[in-house]
Amino acid sequence: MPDVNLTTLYKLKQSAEKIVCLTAYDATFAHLESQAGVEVILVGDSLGMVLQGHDSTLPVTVADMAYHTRSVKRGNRGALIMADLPFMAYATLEQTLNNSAALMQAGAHMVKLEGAGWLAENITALVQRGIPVCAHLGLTPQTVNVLGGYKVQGREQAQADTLLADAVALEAAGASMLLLECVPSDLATRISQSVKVPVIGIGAGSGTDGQVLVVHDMLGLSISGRLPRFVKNFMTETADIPAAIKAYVDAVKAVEFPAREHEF
Ligand SMILES: Nc1nc(=O)c2c([nH]1)NC[C@@H]1CN(c3ccc(C(=O)N[C@@H](CCC(=O)O)C(=O)O)cc3)CN21
Ligand SMILES: CC(C)C(=O)C(=O)O
Ligand SMILES: [Mg+2]
Repeated sequence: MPDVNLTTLYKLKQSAEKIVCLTAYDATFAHLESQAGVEVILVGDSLGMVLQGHDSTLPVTVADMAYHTRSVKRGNRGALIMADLPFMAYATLEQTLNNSAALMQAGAHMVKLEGAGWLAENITALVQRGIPVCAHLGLTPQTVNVLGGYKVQGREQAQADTLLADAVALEAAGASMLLLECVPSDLATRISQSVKVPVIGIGAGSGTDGQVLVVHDMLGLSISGRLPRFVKNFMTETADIPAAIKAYVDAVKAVEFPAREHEF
């Protein structure tokens, strides 16, 4: 696979070929995933839950994210590396710039931050300074204490209208990608059709331009034993992890994953 960049991803959206994204936190998985055709590797702050054992992503630090991003960079063979800015690392403009710089210098090609319309100013400042941004909308896990749990967002008409308006506003502010988590499928499809930038979904149905999962989830690994509705275990039909990752890539490309049972 030649090196994936933003132009590659725009072309995939324009040609209606699904974009495959998957989390990785270390060199081995980054190597495996990039060799299997994963286009975007997400160094997610979900590492606070699946690696560190916390019950939310809030304890994760910029130093943690930089450490894992450095590891992923060493194993990566051509995927675009996206790193999450962790909780409170983009509370002010100055923090946003300093912490994004740290993740880019650790090996990220772009950063992801969670929020809504209020992110516009930060996004514009980052892009002007050479840092592409993905805006994560819908269920934003860093806001779990405000949301009152990991719940589907945008079920009410007014909330859905706001989400669509936010998506359009953040594209206008300079976001190069959007990520929609746990929103109704029809809303996710509408948003994907309303912006030119690629929209990656998780729990957002098959109408987005791409899909993402936490790698532990798609390998059937879980501490709680209870996986969200949008997860599929790709280990049930294969004998090894590289084959499961390849099956995930193939299923997303074939628009076989997510199926109706994984949607809201
Ligand atoms: N292992 C793991 N996988 C993830 O997808 C993930 C993390 N960790 N950590 C950060 C966030 C938290 N996420 C979550 C966690 C739980 C649900 C969940 O249980 N959702 C309900 C929705 C209930 C409803 O409102 O209808 C579900 O049934 O799927 C969703 C997203 C997604 N992210
Ligand atoms: C669940 C995905 C989208 C994420 O943000 C993460 O892995 O941290
Ligand atoms: Mg995250």
